[in-house]
Amino acid sequence: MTTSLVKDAAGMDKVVLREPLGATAQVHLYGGQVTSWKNERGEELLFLSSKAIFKPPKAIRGGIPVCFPQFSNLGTLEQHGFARNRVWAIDTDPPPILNSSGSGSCSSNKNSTVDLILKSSEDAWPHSFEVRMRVTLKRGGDLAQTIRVRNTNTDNKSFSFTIALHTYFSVSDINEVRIEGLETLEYMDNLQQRKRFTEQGDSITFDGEVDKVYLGAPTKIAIVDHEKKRTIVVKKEGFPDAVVWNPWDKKAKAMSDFGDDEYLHMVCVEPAVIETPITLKPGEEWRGRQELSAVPSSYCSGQLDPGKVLQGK
Ligand SMILES: O=P(O)(O)OC[C@H]1O[C@H](O)[C@H](O)[C@@H](O)[C@@H]1O
Repeated sequence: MTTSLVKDAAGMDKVVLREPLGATAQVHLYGGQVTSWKNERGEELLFLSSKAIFKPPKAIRGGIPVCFPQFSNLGTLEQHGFARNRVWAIDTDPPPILNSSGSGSCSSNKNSTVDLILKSSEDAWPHSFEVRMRVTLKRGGDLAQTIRVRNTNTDNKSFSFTIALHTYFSVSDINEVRIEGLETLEYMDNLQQRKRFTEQGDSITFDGEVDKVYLGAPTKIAIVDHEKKRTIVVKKEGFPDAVVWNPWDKKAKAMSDFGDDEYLHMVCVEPAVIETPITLKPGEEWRGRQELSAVPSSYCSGQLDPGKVLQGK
């Protein structure tokens, strides 16, 4: 298990995580952003645009940007907040992450881990805060991210925020992809002034632009890639909502840091807190977590059995 701090081609700092079977991940300090997650065969599981710009002030297009303290334009701050275009620091002495019984969960030495921190500075947001993120590449290749937000205001003021781990997954062909686990849920459609609808009973497939916020999403969501015969399972805690986004062709062309045809090879599934913002009093902390695993899809006459993936049967 190794963790090393290196420079990328553009001279930006990134941390490389490796586990003994060969899986790797990398995290840029700019944005505190995971920009790569590869399995033991060296296959990239996250999408990173070939046109991504590794230079402030724009966020890196792809990987896992952190949207904080505002998701989208739901407030007065810049789109998706400022955390994705600040330089985070390595947190050399993170407080233990307490589990529900109150005991500390230290990062096992079988895992490769980095702790990052973002503190308030000259932000447009008039609050003092600390955001801590632990990124762990587990033995076997699963990628876990725990994020903690603490109110460090000294003026007795609470603050509220929305947040998302804006995860871009790499897929073979969006036309062959299904998302399982969001059926029958209520969602806000960002393409229709956030009007509310209820998803149909079938799994989600794509034949055009999608930008939806699913409310009260379950703790497991599966991205089934038929062509690659691979399923990525997203396990989330503390994030009640989940965003699904694919810009499709027209919006892809309008984005300067995204290739015209790249929408075919990505989908965003984003654990998020959107509908009901988190409010913290001074001294209080919120915590959320996602864990990603890539598993071979199991087929039964060409059909994936969602029960197998989502209930781990
Ligand atoms: O272009 P960005 O600011 O990175 O946002 C990219 C996308 O992020 C989320 O998925 C939102 O739901 C979309 O509405 C938005 O277009």
